Amino acid sequence: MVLLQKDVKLDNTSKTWVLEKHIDFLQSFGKERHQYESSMMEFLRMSGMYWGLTALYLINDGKIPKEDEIFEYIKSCEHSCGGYSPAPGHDPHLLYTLSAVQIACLLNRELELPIEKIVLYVSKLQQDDGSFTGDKWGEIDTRYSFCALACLSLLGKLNEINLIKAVEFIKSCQNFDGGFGSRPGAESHGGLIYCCVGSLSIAGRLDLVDADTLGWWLAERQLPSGGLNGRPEKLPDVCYSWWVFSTLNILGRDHWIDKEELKTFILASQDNEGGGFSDRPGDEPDPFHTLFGLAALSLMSHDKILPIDPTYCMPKAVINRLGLKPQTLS
Ligand SMILES: CN(C(=O)[C@H](Cc1cnc[nH]1)NC(=O)OCc1ccccc1)[C@@H](Cc1ccccc1)C(=O)N[C@@H](Cc1c[nH]c2ccccc12)C(=O)NO
Ligand SMILES: [Zn+2]
Repeated sequence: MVLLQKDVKLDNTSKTWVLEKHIDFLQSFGKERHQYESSMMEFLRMSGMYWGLTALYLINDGKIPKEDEIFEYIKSCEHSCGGYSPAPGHDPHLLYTLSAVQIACLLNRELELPIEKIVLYVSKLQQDDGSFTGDKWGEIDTRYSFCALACLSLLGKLNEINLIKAVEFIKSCQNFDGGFGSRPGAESHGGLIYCCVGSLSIAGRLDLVDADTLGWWLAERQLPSGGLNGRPEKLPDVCYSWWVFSTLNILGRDHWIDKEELKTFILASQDNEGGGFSDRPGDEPDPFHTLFGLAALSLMSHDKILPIDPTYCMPKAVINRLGLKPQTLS
């Protein structure tokens, strides 16, 4: 009986990479060339800006164009409650509040934000069991725990929420396979594991993670193509190169996968014409997969990409400037 393993076949496994084209791809995003995508993705544009600007920073020597225009855009999405929306006229949400704070930190202008109002917005979203909702509609998800802890720690205000209860809730989402889900009892998923381990790294509580069991589950995500998937039986996807590999890096077990094979899969997912990375070879590139592909290559110290912090998915230079020391295991 042949067990059909879902994977992709790589044809061009050339290790070359088109750095200059990735810079063009990222700099052109948002202009008329991408008018359609940028309007189609308007409901998450603030996140789209975080992906594009962080990716550009990594390969453009930390230089970001049109800083004032970007900061004006962030302010146009600010609400009186202290939360940020993905675009003007949309509702505020914790996801886009994190993206706005991340962009402001990239621009070295986080002190120009209404910090006390942002702190109030985020702390009001914490529930009695320590969990966080994404906005006033009340959906609980460990993604929002990460957004809250990342956002407040970037502003130096982590002590303004109940960190003990926040950690307690994340612990209650730990599964027997060592992984984490979106809520207690939910199945383990690569993206949510990144959020939970990232939260525990910010809180300095990685002692709660069963690093060997989880490391094993994460290493199992690697397929013959070299790519990583987010759950068993799923196809490999460049963004899981980040969610899964950065978590292995935080746990000090990144050598448990074959980095050369992962690098080959990521480079095979480049668009050699227009630049950018797609989710897997042959698909259309987008800023989301371009950031997470470049970020994973940065963790493997691929040439000419600035170092990235595995916990915040932000340039190490910015995390160091903010004096942040997210915990990692050796
Ligand atoms: C809404 N999103 C998703 O659902 C993507 C879709 C996808 C991409 N490749 C396969 N599927 N899925 C996704 O981000 O899953 C990873 C994940 C899931 C939950 C928590 C963290 C990461 C994507 C956007 C998107 C949609 C469609 C195609 C490509 C990108 C998205 O916004 N993801 C969010 C995931 C996310 C939400 N909260 C977070 C907190 C910390 C880190 C990541 C997130 C993100 O990365 N924000 O910076
Ligand atoms: Zn993806």
